[in-house]
Amino acid sequence: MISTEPVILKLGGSVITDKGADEGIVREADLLRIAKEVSEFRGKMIIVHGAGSFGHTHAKNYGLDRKFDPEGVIITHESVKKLASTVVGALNHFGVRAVAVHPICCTVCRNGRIESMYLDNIKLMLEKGFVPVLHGDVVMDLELGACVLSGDQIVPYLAKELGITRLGLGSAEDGVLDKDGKSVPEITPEKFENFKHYIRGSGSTDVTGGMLGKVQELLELSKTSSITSYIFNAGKEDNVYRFLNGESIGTRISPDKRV
Ligand SMILES: Nc1ncnc2c1ncn2[C@@H]1O[C@H](COP(=O)(O)OP(=O)(O)OP(=O)(O)O)[C@@H](O)[C@H]1O
Ligand SMILES: C=C(C)CCOP(=O)(O)O
Repeated sequence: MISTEPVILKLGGSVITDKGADEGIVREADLLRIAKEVSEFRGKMIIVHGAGSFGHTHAKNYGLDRKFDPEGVIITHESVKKLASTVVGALNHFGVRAVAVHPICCTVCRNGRIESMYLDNIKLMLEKGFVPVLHGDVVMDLELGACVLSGDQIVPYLAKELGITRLGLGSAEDGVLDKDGKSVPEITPEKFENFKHYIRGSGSTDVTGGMLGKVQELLELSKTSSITSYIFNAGKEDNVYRFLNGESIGTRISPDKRV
């Protein structure tokens, strides 16, 4: 049976781009494989993708995580917009009916956190069979002028606002890894204490917190809702399709168990 509730999937920048590169480079084979897997899913979905080498290098060079720089905002936004166009193009090549929704056009932040996002267009797109594609971006900020907004913040925000309970962040590791490099099956706010020493930022140029940023965003969601979410390896064949179809893969970020 096809679930009518949409799924939210983030495609990490470390999977769809060469995040170690100094300039924006798409991992074309991975993007096309993922786009095909997405096209085989029969339900509704929202896709959010990361900025990878299209956004983090510019954001870092212009210090956008520390200060307002209008030129940096434009260059970074134009770069992630180019990536969004490539992602949407790949999805539509396989018949997905993807539409880019650039966060800078519909979001206002306050001190780096989403204050408001216009969602009526996204709701209508879902209703009419389109797949909205959002992405990490620079957006206007009431206190800072502008800020870097990670897809990792957008995903739980959309889940809460749209009442969606199935969401996952697909990155380039088999979930959250422990000190021996093994994937941790489940993290809850209580268990986080045992793992937090092994969860770090990204191995590449990154201004949004790497794996630690992801876990923190999803833990916050698990504390303020009863939603369980997933961090999994979207770089492995079939994982995107398996996740979209309801399989539990990678690391589950769950609310504390009630006794
Ligand atoms: N304990 C850990 N388990 C897994 N990855 C970790 C851990 N600690 C640090 N990392 C790093 O975090 C990275 C994932 O974060 P990153 O933000 O680079 O991914 P992404 O979401 O794919 O990229 P983007 O932010 O561009 O979308 C991993 O590739 C790894 O280098
Ligand atoms: C670097 C920019 C502009 C956005 C970062 O988004 P993320 O890659 O989803 O963390």
